[in-house]
Amino acid sequence: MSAYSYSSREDLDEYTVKIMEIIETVLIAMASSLDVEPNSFTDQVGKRPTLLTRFNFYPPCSTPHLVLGLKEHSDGSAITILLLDKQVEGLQLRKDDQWYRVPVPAIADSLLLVIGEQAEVMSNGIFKSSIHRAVTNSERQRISLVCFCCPEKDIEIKPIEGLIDEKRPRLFKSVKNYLETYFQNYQKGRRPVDGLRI
Ligand SMILES: O=C(O)CCC(=O)C(=O)O
Ligand SMILES: [Fe+2]
Repeated sequence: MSAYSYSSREDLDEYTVKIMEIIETVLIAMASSLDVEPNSFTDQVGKRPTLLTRFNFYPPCSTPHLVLGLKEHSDGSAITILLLDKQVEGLQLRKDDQWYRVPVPAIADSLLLVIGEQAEVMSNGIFKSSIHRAVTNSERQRISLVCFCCPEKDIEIKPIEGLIDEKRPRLFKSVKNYLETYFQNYQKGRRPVDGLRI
């Protein structure tokens, strides 16, 4: 076995509580980096966001050149926190039509923060949701633990007022319950965030 020994519901519960604290800190830091009210992102995420949490398990694959572990996508969350496998690489990020490998973390148990599509909308396109995929390999299984922070579904997600001006006009329409259409779009290889562009 390569990665984790989460043995109980309590461990996962404790982990996700800490992840939520980290996410809140990050959202406040994102606001201050853009010179807007500290609660600009947290207000849109709401007091009771959903932290969708999933273990991804990628078994060894005899034809890794033909089979992806997870196809190209960006996350429908506001923010995603990934705990990568400690030994086996597999995540790749796309930039300008080129794929870049994400190495096994140099520091054990470090977390990878991924901007999701809803933070792209809130930041009026300043923070870009990252396009990524997971590849397979023929030798070793791989596990990742992913937490998607998803805003309360009844809150309207929209570009923060202070990030709209003549130089940077509003780029996105408002949306509620983002995840409702996320997976339908995903199956068709589309990103809901692109459908929200004005
Ligand atoms: O397994 C990974 O490294 C990536 C997982 C991922 O992108 C996802 O679950 O959305
Ligand atoms: Fe992802």
